[in-house]
Amino acid sequence: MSFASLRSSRQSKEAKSFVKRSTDSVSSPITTDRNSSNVVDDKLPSANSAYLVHYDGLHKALPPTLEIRTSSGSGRGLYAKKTLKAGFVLAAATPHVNVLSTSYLDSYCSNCCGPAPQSGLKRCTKCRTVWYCSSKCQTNDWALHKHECSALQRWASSAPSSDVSVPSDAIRCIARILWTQQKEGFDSAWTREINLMQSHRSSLPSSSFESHTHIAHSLVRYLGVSSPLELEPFGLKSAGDLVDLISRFTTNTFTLTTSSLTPIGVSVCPTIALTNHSCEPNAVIVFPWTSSSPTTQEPLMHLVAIKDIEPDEEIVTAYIDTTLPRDLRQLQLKETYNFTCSCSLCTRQLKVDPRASVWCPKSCGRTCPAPTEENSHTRCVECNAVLSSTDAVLDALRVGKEALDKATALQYKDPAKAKQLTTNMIPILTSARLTPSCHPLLAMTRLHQELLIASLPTSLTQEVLDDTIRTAGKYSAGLSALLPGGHPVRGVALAELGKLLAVDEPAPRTDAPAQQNTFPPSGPARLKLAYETLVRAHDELVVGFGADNGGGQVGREVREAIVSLEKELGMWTQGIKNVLEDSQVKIPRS
Ligand SMILES: C[S@@+](CC[C@H](N)C(=O)[O-])C[C@H]1O[C@@H](n2cnc3c(N)ncnc32)[C@H](O)[C@@H]1O
Repeated sequence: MSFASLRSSRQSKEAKSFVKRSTDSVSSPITTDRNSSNVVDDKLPSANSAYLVHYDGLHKALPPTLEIRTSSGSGRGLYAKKTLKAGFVLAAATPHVNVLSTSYLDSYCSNCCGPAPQSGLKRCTKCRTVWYCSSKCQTNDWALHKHECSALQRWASSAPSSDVSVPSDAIRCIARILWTQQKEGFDSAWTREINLMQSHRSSLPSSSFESHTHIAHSLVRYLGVSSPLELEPFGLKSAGDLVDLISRFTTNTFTLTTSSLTPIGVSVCPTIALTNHSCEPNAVIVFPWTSSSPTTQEPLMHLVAIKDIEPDEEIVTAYIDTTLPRDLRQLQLKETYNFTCSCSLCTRQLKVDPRASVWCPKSCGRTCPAPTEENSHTRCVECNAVLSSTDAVLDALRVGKEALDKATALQYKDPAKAKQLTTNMIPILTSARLTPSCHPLLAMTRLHQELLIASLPTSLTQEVLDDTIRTAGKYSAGLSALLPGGHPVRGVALAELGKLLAVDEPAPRTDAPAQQNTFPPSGPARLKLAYETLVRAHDELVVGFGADNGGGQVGREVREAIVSLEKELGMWTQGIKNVLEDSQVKIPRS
C-alpha cells in the first residue's frame, strides 16, 4: 500500500477516538417536569424493577426490538425486548440537529456534515463562515441558515478578536434548535421530542451555574435580542425555560464524529439520548457513513450492540472515556451529568485495574496497582514483590498528567511542540514501569501516534515509519487490555496499525532472520502481519460499526486494503516459489 493512501484515508489530524456526549454540565437523573408528560402503562416483573412507559413521540421513533422503561436509579432508559447479538444495529436515527465545531466549518459541509469533495467546498458568500459540498446542500440548509447567516454576521461584527468571531458549536446548535422550533411549530412532534429530553433545571449543581450563565448570555447576543425576556418569539417564556433548554442541551448532546471516530461537531437526537450510561457499555453510538457518497446524505446516528444483549437487559453506552481510571471517570460523570456511577466496573473490586497499573518490579510478567498519594504501598499481584520506587512512579504519574494536558492543548496550535512533549514523556512513563494501558501513558501514546502520523514526511524514512508503527502497536495493545473485542475504538486503532504495516517500506531490512523477534518485522513477515492485523480489525469493525453496515466506511477501507494485500502476498508467495523451483532449493518444514 502506498504512503499516499495511508494519508488520504485519514480524514483529519484531529483524531480523538472516543464517541461521547460533548456536554458541559448536568444534575440529577430525573426531574418532575419531565415526568409529568409520561404515562406509566404497566409494571414489568423484571429484576431491575424498571417500568414500561410510553412517551408521546419518542417511543414511536423506536424500533420494535427496544422499549423505554424508567427506573428509580437512572430515570428513563432503553431496554431490549428480545435477544440481540453483538453487531446488531439497535437503532438508526437522523439527528434533529447537527452542528460542526468551529475548526471544521471549512472542511466539512454544514448541511450533510460530509467531508469536502474533490472539487472543494463552497462558502456562503454572505456570512463567509459556513461551507457546503454542493448547491443542493446549500439550498436544503437555507431555511435555517438564513437566520444563522445574519446572526453570524452580527456576531462577527461585534467580536473583540478574530479568534472569537464565530460562536461555539453549543451556541450555534441551541440557536438552530430554536429556529427549527419556530419553523416546525411549538406544538409539533419535533419540538415535543426536544422538550421530552431530560432537563436538570430543578437541581442544577452550583458548579454548572457559570457555564449555563455564559451560554445564556452568548445565546442572547447571537440571537440579536437584548435580554432573556425577549426570547418569547422562540417559545421561551421565562428565564426558567431558557435554563431548561440549556440543561437539555448539555445533558443530551452527542459528539458528531466522522466514520473513523474523529469528533467534528455536536448532534442532538432525542430518541438515542434515552440511553443511560455504563463504564462497561453493551452498545456504542457511531456514525458509520455507509453511503457510497456520504456527502449527499444526512449523517445517520447508529446505536450498535457490541455485546450480546438478553431480553429485558438495559442498553447502556459510555458517556465518557472508559480508559480513564475510576476516580477520573466518577469525577467527569459527576461534574457533567451529576450522578455517581454504580456500574459493574465502578463497583467491582479489582485486584489491579489495568488503567492504573505498573509492571512487577521483579519482571514476573504480571502487574501491581499503581501507587497513589493515599496508598503508596503496592506489590505484584502474582509474586508479591514490593514496588520500592513508589516516589518515582508517583512523580512520573503527576508529571505525565500535566504533560498530557499541555500536549493536548498544544496539538493544533503548535503540533511540533506537542510532539516534542510526547516524545520526551513516553520514555519517562515507560521507565517508571507504567503498563501500556495505564493512564496517562495510553492517552499519551494515542496523542503521540496522531502527531507522528500528521507529521509524516512525504519522503518517508524506514526509521520514522517503524517508530510510528511501534507507537500504534503500543496503543492497540493498551486498548486491548481495556476495551472488549468489537469496540469500534479498538477496530479503528487496529485498522490504523494494519494500514501502517502495509505501507511500502522505504528501506526493507535484508537481515530478516536476525530480526525475527523485532517489532515491526520487515519484508514478507511485515506484509503477513499487516494482513493479519487488518483481518482482526475487520472482525472488530463489523461489530462496532454494525454488521449490516459492513463495519462502516472504515470497514470498507479495510476490506479494500485486505484485497490489495492478498494480491501482494500472492505475488510474494509465487515469487518465492519460482525462485525455489528455479534453484531446486527445498522449503524448510519449520
Ligand atoms: C442523556 S440522559 C439519559 C436518559 C435519562 N435517564 C432520561 O430519563 O432522559 C442522561 C442523564 O440520565 C441519568 N443517568 C444516565 N446514566 C445513569 C446512570 N448510570 N446512573 C444514574 N443516572 C444516570 C443522569 O441524570 C444523566 O444526566
